[in-house]
Amino acid sequence: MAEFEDKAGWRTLWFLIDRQRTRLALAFAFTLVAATMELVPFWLLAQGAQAVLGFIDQQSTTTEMAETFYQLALWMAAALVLKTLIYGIAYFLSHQAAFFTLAHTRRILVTRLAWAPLHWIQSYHSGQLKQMVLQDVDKIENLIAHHTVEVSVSLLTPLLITFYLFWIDWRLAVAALLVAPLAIICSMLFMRDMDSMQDQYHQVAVSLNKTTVEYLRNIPVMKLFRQDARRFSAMVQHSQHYYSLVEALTRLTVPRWALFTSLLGANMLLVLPAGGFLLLHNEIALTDLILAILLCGGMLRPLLKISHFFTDSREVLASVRRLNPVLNADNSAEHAQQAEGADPVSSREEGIDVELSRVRFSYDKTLIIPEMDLTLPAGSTTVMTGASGSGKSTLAQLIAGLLMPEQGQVTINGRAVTDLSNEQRASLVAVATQDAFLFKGTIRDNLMLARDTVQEHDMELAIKVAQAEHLIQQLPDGYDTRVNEQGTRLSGGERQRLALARALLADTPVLVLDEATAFADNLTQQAFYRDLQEHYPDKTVLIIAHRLAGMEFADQIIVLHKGHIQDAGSHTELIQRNAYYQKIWQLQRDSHHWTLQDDQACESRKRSDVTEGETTCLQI
Ligand SMILES: Nc1ncnc2c1ncn2[C@@H]1O[C@H](COP(=O)(O)OP(=O)(O)OP(=O)(O)O)[C@@H](O)[C@H]1O
Repeated sequence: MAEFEDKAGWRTLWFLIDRQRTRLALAFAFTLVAATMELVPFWLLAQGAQAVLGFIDQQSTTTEMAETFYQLALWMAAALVLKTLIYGIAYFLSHQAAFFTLAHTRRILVTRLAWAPLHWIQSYHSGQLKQMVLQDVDKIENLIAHHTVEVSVSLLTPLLITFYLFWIDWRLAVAALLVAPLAIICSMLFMRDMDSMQDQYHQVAVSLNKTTVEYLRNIPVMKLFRQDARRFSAMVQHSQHYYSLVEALTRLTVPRWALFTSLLGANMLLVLPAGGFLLLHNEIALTDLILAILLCGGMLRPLLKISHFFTDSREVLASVRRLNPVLNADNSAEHAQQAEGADPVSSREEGIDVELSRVRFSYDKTLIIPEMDLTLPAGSTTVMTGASGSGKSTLAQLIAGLLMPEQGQVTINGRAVTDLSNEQRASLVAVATQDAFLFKGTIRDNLMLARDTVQEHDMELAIKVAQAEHLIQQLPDGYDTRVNEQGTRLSGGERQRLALARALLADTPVLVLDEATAFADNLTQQAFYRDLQEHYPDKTVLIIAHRLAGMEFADQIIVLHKGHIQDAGSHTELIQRNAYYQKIWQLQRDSHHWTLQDDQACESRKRSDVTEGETTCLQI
C-alpha cells in the first residue's frame, strides 16, 4: 500500500519537475564530477604517506620530502577550489530547479483552485488549503535543492571508493562492505513503522494547524470570553496529542538510528585485520593499504544521508500526494475557457434574462433546493427574502455559476451556465455579498479587480451609486489610499460599499446582491437602490435581503421557504396576502422609528410635532 502511494507521489513529483528535468540532469552531471573530486585528497594523502615511507627507507632526503609536501598542499588547494566551484554550480542548478518547481506548482494549484467548483473548495478547511499551498509545496524545495546533489554524492562516493578498493584488492573491498548489509537491515527496521507514524503525525499536525488558525482568527472573540491558548480546550487537546505522538516517534526512532550510525562506522573493524593479513603475506603494498584505510574510514558514512533522504522523501511524497486532489481537481471550466468557440452570450448583448428550470441542489446529502423554476426577466429587479437557511444564498451562487445544480439548469439568455467558461460567466454576472473582501492594495486596485481599464467617470458613478462618495473624499489619498489585507482598517459598512462599487464596475448585465447592504442603515440602503435603478436601469438584478427598505419598487418579490418559492408578486400584492412578508415589513416599519435617546430628549421629542405613534422612544 505504502509502495503504491509512494509511486503515486513520485509520479506527481515527476510531473511537477517537468520543466526542470534538464537543469536537474546537469546538476547531477556536475555532482558526479564533484564526487570524483572527493577522492583526490585521499590520493594526495597516500602520496604524502609514500613520501614519508621513502624518507624512512632513506630513498629521499628531508628537503625532497618537504618539497613533495608543498606540492601536495598546492594540489590539494587546487582540488579544493575546483571541487567548491563544481559543487557551487551543481547547487546553483538544483536550487534554481527547486524554486522554479515551487513557483510552477503554486501557480498550478492556485489556478486549479480558482477554477474548481466553489462547493468543492468549501469542503476544505482554509487551514488545509494553506497547508497545501504553503507548507506542502515548501517541502519539495529541500528534496530538489539539497537532496539531488547530496544524495547523488552520497551514492557516488561510496560507489567510487568501492571500485577503487576492488582495483587494489577484492578482499579489502569485501571487508569494507560487509557491515553495509547489517546497517541496511537496521535502517529498514528503522523505517518499518514510520509510514503509519508519518501519516498520523501529519494528521495531528494539520489538526493543530487548523485549531491554531481558528484561534488566531478569532482572537477578538477569545478575548471577549477571556480564553487564552491554555484555556482554549481544542488547542490544548491537539497540542497534547501532538506532543505525545512526537514523543512516541522519538522513542521509536532514536535507538534504531543510533545503532545504524554506529554500524556505518564499524567497517574498520574488518578492514584493519584483513589489511594486516594481506600485508603479512605480501599481497598488498603498504601505500595501497594506507590509501585503502584512509578511504574506508568514512566510506559508509554518506549512507546516513541516503537514510535521511528516505525519511525526508516519505514526508515529501506524503505532501505531494496531498496536492493530488487539487492538481486533479475538476478544471473543466478552465478547459471550456481555452476551448475554441464563439462567445455564446455576449455581455454587450441587450437585455439578459436568467432562468432556472427544475433546478435541484444538495450539499452532500442535504437537499436544499428540491426543484426550482424561476425567471429573472431582462432588465428587471427581483428581490428574494425568506427565513435564515431557506436557501437564498445557495440560489444566488447557483445563478452566478459558483455552484452546479445536480439536476435541471440555470440559463443565461438560453445558454446553460455550466457551458460557459469562467471568464464568460464573470463578464455576465457580478456578485456582491455580505462578506466584502478587499485585497491588500489601493482602493483603486480593489475597484478595478474585475476590469483592466476603467474610465474615471465610470468609477465615480459606481462610487456615487454605492453611496461611497463621502468615504472616498474622507480617505487621505482618495482612490489611492491603501487598504491592508481584507480591508480591516475600514468598517464593515465601508467595505460593503466599496464591494458594491466593484460589482457595479464589473459592468455585467446581471447583478446579484446577496445581503450586500446588510451593514448599511436604512437611509443608505434606500438611496443605493434608488440610484441603482436610475443609473443602471438595464441590469437584471437579483437582491437577497432580510431588510427590505427601499425595495418596494422591485418588479417581483419572492418569498423563499425551505428551498421553495412560497409566494411571488409585487410589494402591494405580497403585503396584502403573504403573512411572512407582512410580518417582516411591519417589524421593519416599526424599527424604522426606533431611536435611542435620553429621558430629556425623549420628552422633548414627544412634545414636538412628531405624530404620536410614529416614534417609539426607548428611554435610556
Ligand atoms: N457549504 C455548505 N455546505 C453544507 N451546507 C451548507 C453550505 N452552505 C449552506 N449550507 C446549508 O444550506 C442551507 C441554506 O443555506 P443558505 O446560505 O443558502 O441560506 P440563506 O437563506 O441564504 O440563509 P441566510 O439568510 O442565513 O444567509 C442552510 O441550512 C445551510 O446550513
